[in-house]
Order: sequence, then structure tokens, then C-alpha cells
Amino acid sequence: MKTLNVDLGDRSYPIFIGSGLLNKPELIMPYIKGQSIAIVSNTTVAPLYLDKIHNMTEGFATTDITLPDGEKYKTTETLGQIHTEMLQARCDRKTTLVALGGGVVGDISGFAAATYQRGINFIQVPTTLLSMVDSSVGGKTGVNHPLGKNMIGAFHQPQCVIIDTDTLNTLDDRELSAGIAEIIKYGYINDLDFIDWLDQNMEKLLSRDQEALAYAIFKSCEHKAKIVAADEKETGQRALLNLGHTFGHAIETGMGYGNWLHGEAISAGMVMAAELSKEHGWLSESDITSMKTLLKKANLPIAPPAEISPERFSELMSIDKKVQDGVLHLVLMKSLGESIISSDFDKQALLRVLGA
Ligand SMILES: NC(=O)c1ccc[n+]([C@@H]2O[C@H](COP(=O)([O-])OP(=O)(O)OC[C@H]3O[C@@H](n4cnc5c(N)ncnc54)[C@H](O)[C@@H]3O)[C@@H](O)[C@H]2O)c1
Ligand SMILES: O=C(O)C(=O)C[C@@H](O)[C@H](O)[C@H](O)COP(=O)(O)O
Ligand SMILES: [Zn+2]
Repeated sequence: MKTLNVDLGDRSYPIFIGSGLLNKPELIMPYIKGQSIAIVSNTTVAPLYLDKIHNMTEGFATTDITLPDGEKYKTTETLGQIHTEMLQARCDRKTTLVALGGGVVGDISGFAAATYQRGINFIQVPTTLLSMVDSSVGGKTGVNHPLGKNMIGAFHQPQCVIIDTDTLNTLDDRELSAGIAEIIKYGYINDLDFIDWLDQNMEKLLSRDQEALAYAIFKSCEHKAKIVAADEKETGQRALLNLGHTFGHAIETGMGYGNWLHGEAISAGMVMAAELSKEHGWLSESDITSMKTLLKKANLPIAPPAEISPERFSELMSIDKKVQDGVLHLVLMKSLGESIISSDFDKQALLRVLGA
């Protein structure tokens, strides 16, 4: 097992990464402070792994909450379901919520924990590659709004993150690739050596080589923990973690939540950010080609859906959490592996990237 720490003063917490961790009650026990827990999962993950959490938490009064599965249920209504079931079970301020599932369960459960009786403790047990390398770490929680992704939410850090890599054995290939998109993102933010490693080890990742997956998860969490520790509430450099996301979130919202997976939308979004960077002379055609080749190798899309017109894209992108005083900021690349946050981009060039 490997352990990383997210260094946030009195809100610091560990990330445990390894095989068989859902058979180790000693990992979760120190982070449950009261006598009761609520385990939030969904209709796909609960039949697979809920018993493991029950076995790890024997002796606690336990409420199981099972959500419908899918991005389209990452809503205030589903959030209300968690609140209602916790109230009915008389969960109190000492109850610890355990989020068992992918990023959807993690984000919505984290927000439920942030808001239930003004805030209770929660633990992240991510079961998709994407949630292991990204969403379970850093405390961004929330739900979607019909007008924009993750528009309603809170920063609320977990007590610990338990990543059992064995859970990836039941994840389907498309979801595995979606997780690889966020892994690749860290390389393009600021680590070209990691891009080289990913290029050389992509087949291993896709064939679920345990060692390769564990390394990619560790490296990704290390990158994320460092940025979150430096800028927890995204007043500056944390926005780099949004590489590809202004474009990607527009794709997810525009196509209807769940039709494009988050990781797929971020893959196409990173290419669009790269193309806009090329318009400014910062990237070359061969940089774009190498990025597309790597994403294609991971079975990820490299272009946005034709269904979204440039005008609709612009409209969707104008609702983004990186809009400040009405001005949109984008994550672009000064060179490959050197991302920056900028509002000083050419608006005509952006329209060309959007297909105008
Ligand atoms: N909070 C953050 O910092 C952050 C970061 C990245 C993404 N996100 C959010 O995360 C969400 C995407 O997360 P995701 O990609 O994990 O999607 P997801 O949560 O929808 O999970 C993908 C699918 O895999 C199933 N699943 C989960 N674990 C499984 C397992 N071990 N075996 C078999 N099936 C399993 C789920 O039920 C679901 O059908 C998006 O809403 C995105 O906005 C948040
Ligand atoms: O943790 C962050 O910060 C990120 O930006 C990680 C992203 O991968 C993630 O998709 C996040 O939810 C997007 O943030 P948002 O603030 O644009 O909703
Ligand atoms: Zn993301």
C-alpha cells in the first residue's frame, strides 16, 4: 500500500492506494468519529462492493442509501434523496457519510455531507479510475444544473480517501479510458515526463496491468494533492486542473448529461485548448498531432460532437466558474506540458476552434 497526504493544516487527510484495501477495517476505523455511518452508493456499485464496507465497519449503526446510476441523476433532487433518507434514519452531526462509487456518487455525497445539518464528516471510497485519480481528492463537491455542470456545490474535504485498485476489475473499458483522460491531463498541465511514461505504458494501462495502474493513480493523486494543498479554493493555480474543462463541460451540458462521459468530453476539450494555443503560436502542428495520437491510443475522442454549433458552444462556455466579472478565463498551453490560465485570448481564434 502507498499513502499520500493532502496537506491542508487541520483539514489534512491521507489517500491510501493499493490492492485489497477494502478488506482492511483498520484503514477506515480511525476516521469514523461517532457511532453511526451512512453509506451512499448506487444501483450498480452497491451490489458489487457494499458488503465489503459493511464488513469493514461492523459495529456501527449503518444506513445504506442507494442512488439511481448516472450523470443525469447528479441533481438537487438526488441530493434531496440523501438528505431525506438520512433524516428518516435519524443520522446526526456525528454520523460519518461514506461515499462508495465513481465521481457522481462522490461529488453528490460530498455535497450532501457538506450540507447535512451544516456539515458532517465524510470518507471517499472511489471505485472508478476517474474518481481514484481526480474526483475523490480535493474536496470539490456538488451537483449539475440544467444550465451548467457542477454549478451548485461546496468545498468540503473528506477525512480520508481509500483507493482499492481491485475494484477496477469490474469497471468497463469505456469508463477506464475516461479515467485515463484525467490522468493524461496532469501531464499536459506540467509534467511532460509523465506524458512520455503514459505514451510508453498505454497498452499496459488499457489491459489493466496492476503495477502500471497503481503508478498512474499514485502519480495523479500526487499532482492533485500538491495543487490542492497550494490553492484549496481555486483562487489561482488550482484552475489549471480545469484544462480542457470549459470546452468539455460545454460538451457534456450541450449533449445532455451522461451522453458524453466526463473524461471523453475532457479529452476533446484538451485538444480544443491545444488548438487555441496553436492559434496563438504557442504550440506547433506536431504538438497537436502528438496529443491526438496519445488520446487516440487511450481510445478517447479528439474532436467535439458536430451537433453543437459554434454559437451554442459559445453560449454554453459563457456559464463557467472561471468567468470573473463577466470575463471568461481559459486554461491554455504556453508550450506542451506548460499550462497557463488566461483571459487574454483571441476571440476570433476561439470561434474558429469552435468550428466557425
Ligand atoms: N470533484 C472533482 O474534483 C471531480 C473531478 C473529476 C470529475 N468529477 C465528476 O465526476 C463525475 C464522473 O465520474 P466517473 O467517471 O467516476 O463516473 P460515474 O460516477 O458515473 O461512474 C461511471 C460508471 O461506472 C459505474 N461504476 C463505478 N464503479 C464501478 C466499478 N468498480 N465496477 C463497475 N462499475 C462501476 C458507475 O455506476 C457508473 O455507471 C462527473 O460528474 C464529473 O463532473 C469531479
Ligand atoms: O479539482 C479540481 O479543481 C478540478 O478542476 C478537477 C476537474 O477534473 C473536475 O472535473 C472538477 O469537478 C471541475 O471543476 P469545476 O469547478 O469546473 O466544476
Ligand atoms: Zn474533470
